[in-house]
Amino acid sequence: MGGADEELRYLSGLGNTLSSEAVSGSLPVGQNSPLVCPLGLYAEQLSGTSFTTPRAHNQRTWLYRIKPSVTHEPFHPLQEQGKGARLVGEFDRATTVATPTQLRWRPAEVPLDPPLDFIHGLYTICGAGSSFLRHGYAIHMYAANKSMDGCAFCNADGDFLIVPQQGRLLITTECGKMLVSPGEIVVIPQGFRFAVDLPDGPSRGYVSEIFGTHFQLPDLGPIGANGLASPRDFLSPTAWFEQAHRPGYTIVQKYGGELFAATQDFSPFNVVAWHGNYVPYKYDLSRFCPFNTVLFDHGDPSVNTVLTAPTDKPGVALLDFVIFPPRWLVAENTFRPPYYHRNCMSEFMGLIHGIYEAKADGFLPGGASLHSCMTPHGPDTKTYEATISRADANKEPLRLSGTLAFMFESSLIPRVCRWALESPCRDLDYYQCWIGLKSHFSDDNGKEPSAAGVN
Ligand SMILES: O=C(O)Cc1cc(O)ccc1O
Ligand SMILES: [Fe+2]
Repeated sequence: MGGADEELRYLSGLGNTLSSEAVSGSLPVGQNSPLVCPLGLYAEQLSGTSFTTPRAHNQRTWLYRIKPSVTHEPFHPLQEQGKGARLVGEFDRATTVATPTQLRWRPAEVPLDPPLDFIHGLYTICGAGSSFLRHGYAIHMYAANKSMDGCAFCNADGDFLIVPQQGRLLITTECGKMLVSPGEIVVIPQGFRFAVDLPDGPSRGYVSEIFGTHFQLPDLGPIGANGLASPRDFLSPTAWFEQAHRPGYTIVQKYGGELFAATQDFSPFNVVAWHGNYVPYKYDLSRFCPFNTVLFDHGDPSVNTVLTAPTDKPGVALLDFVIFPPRWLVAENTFRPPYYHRNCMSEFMGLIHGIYEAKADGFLPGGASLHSCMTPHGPDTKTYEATISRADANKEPLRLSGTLAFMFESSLIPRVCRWALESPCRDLDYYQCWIGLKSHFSDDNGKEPSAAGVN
């Protein structure tokens, strides 16, 4: 098992058609489904979009494998479902709570005991819609202390975008292996089987899951043809397979937010060659090329979108993945931190490392916050006071360094899991960070205004 990324080979690009052979000559030439495939392999198509999706958005991959995926015992429910289940795939009154309150959580320590692998360490925080209806999303977090062993995970519900915050993830997929470090993200599209090893031991992070669509690069509009995330920096694995007899190997399938298990006597990582445009990929966030204001005012954070999952309405995202990376702040006569605001979109934020520019205290690496639709939020009192009292310093260019925050932003309003609201990590005093914001108002004569107001 590789511990270093240099040992792994990747293919570059996002949305293009790729192909990879672990054994030369294993990929059929000129057709997908010959009567007998090279080397006696089985051909299997994995469709990520409906067969008839227009070509520009159609995604599928052909896998050439030692045995087809269908060769397994029946699926059985894996865990007690309903109330109390860790994972949610339908966000309704039975499973979750609606709250407009500003929410914040301190980071959860990764427990050393009991043993928890990625599957069992994954828990839903909030979400909207339904995986059955193919519209919505879920936001999960994970805290795991053990590599998956003798099992693979398959998410039938949607695509996972995983943001590791502590500990690298060595992810084996049907297309091959990827090593993903904090500061990188990885997307595992719906239906791919994968196994997560933890080369550094205890590990935690964030996951967004989207139902019914896939991530794509945002349009660049007037920015032009280059900038933000560049397609060539997205890396997909190269074919890798194992052949050994593996009695009792378990496939754990998330289906409608519930887990089901089926056994088989071989590894699902038995794909010798593949080709297609429906593939897992990773991306190093330090490759992101930020654009921003160069004279005055604070631009909207949409300019920092790495990937977007669209809805049918142009410009309205099911889920945007936005980052706040190191960059120069140069705006003149400008309040440079994020502005105070209320947003029709809902904002879930996490911190990978460092300090976030809007929060002097309390928002820590591995922690999270949620400001839902129209819930007011913005810089805490300390940040506001420090910024306006340093008005002179704010004239100079300032490099924001050693920080990496991100946001999952959605047009659908999230409902929150009860255990997230009741969690010991919940910061019940979060609202206090704004309570100290005082009035700086004075009328032209430096007097307090009359109760009738100023006219
Ligand atoms: O709320 C936040 O901290 C995220 C955010 C950042 C920003 O620079 C502008 C708007 C916004 O919602
Ligand atoms: Fe915001």
